[in-house]
Amino acid sequence: MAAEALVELENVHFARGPRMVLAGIDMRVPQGAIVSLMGASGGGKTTLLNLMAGTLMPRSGRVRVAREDLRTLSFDGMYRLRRRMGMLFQHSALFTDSSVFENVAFPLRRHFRWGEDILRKLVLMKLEAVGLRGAAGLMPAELSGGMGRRVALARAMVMDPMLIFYDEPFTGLDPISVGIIATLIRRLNDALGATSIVVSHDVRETFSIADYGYILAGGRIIAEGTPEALQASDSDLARQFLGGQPDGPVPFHYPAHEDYATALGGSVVAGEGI
Ligand SMILES: Nc1ncnc2c1ncn2[C@@H]1O[C@H](COP(=O)(O)OP(=O)(O)OP(=O)(O)O)[C@@H](O)[C@H]1O
Repeated sequence: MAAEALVELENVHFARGPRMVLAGIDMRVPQGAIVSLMGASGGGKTTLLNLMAGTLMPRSGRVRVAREDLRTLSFDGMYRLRRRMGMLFQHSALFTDSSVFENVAFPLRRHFRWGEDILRKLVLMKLEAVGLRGAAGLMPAELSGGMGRRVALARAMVMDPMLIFYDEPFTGLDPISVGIIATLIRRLNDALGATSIVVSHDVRETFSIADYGYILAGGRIIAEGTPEALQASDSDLARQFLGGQPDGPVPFHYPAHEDYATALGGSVVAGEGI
């Protein structure tokens, strides 16, 4: 972790109305690294990505990206910084009425007035990098789920971002596609000299490419370290999460206001189940 930090969070708090979602987050994402962010559903991982991308502002604490404090950045400064960020979401969010080529070309057309020749070269280069140059003329409806995710990956990379956010990049894919996307995330990160933050529930695949990981629970970081260190962690919460155990410190039951027997009019015998 000696490299300079590209993203740094210091004592970040964030609330939704009265509900505290993040309660004092400290994180450091070194330049060039792939850092994973894991934790129970609803634990605030997507919120954290949005805070790093500057689309949400913390209630208190500081978020710095490329040495810029996001809270004090001007509108123009934020716009320039965001242009250097790429995002890939679980739902590839391709434009269904545009070809694969046009989907990848979209960010370039939006930000630059380049001639068709250079645009074509750049788009085909990115499609080649994800193994889909031959699919440039297809429509999204003609792609498998894994191919669609790769097109979205090419689009996220087309502006050569310095920082790439992945929110559940493996969800809904078959095991072969998961392996392909994971390999591409690592390969493209290194080829572009980028830095990546991966939110995922897929422990095995994520740890196969991550340099460092954080586990989030109850609005706090409960464990951090290299994948090897996290897997050897003696935290019950970390073990429950990484081992995929349904019950543990994070309870299976969402808390109810009254007990089960009372809710059913007293007709349940203790211990009786389905
Ligand atoms: N727009 C919103 N308005 C109000 N509450 C929200 C909003 N977005 C998220 N939340 C709440 O903030 C909390 C954190 O949500 P977030 O989406 O960051 O969690 P997550 O860890 O990414 O979950 P998942 O793994 O299920 O995607 C949740 O309790 C969620 O209900």
